[in-house]
Amino acid sequence: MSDAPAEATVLDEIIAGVREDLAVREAQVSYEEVCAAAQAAPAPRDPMPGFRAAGISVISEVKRKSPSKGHLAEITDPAALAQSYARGGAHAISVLTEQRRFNGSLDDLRAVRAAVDTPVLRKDFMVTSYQVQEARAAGADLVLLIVAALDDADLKALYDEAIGLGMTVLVEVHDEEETRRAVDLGAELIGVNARNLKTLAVDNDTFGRLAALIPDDRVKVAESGISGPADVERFAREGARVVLVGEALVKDGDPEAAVRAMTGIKG
Ligand SMILES: O=C(O)c1ccccc1NCC(=O)[C@H](O)[C@H](O)COP(=O)(O)O
Repeated sequence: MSDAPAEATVLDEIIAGVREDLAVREAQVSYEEVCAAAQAAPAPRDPMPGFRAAGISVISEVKRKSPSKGHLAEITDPAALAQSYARGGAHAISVLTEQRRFNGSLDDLRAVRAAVDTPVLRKDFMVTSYQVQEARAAGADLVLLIVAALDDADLKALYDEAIGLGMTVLVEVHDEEETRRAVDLGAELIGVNARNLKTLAVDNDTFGRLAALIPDDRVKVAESGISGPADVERFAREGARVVLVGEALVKDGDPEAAVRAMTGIKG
């Protein structure tokens, strides 16, 4: 076995940047203040009844830029984009709040939350309690926890904290081992992300492979690389109740129609 240090993955690099930005925010707003703001925030909206209803639900994403594709779309008014997603029937709206690689922010999330009645997901690289509290303080109804970014103890602590604040947690997996950890955690909402975090390539066979390991009483979400209704039909047949779509929607000239074409598809 080689003694060489393991090469940093894209995920490691993203999280290193997230921690630096977090240190700046923590110096500006204390943990106690952010917890108080989370308590004072409007009550969280519950996406689960919508996700469990018949037909596919769509989580539509506000995404400007990404490590895999670079610039995707000029989104000057995230609230207006979210309103068109909502008109198209989106069951939830994902807002990428990571700044360095995705050009997002918590201000985007606040603007979206104020503009729609739909539940809003903070999609970020959550590794600390502070981030969970600031998500709720900004109005998030759901948070993402990426299993690959957390050991079991931190995964459980952040999961319990978010649930304790009344939020829904989307627990994201990329391989068999992570799927087992998400199932053992008791996660009700499990997202299979088809984007390999080492190569950034999307493999559309990932969802079916990992969905088979998730009990059917959980809500299964297919994430990444979904380009249109044909992909949605495939993932619905493979057991997805929900799809999470970013690039295809932000690049579509008519996002409302693009969401409408994906919602309600039967498995
Ligand atoms: O999108 C990326 O390049 C990316 C790279 C590394 C970590 C996460 C990344 N994306 C976050 C997401 O999970 C996607 O934004 C989401 O699943 C939507 O994907 P898509 O429909 O392919 O834009």
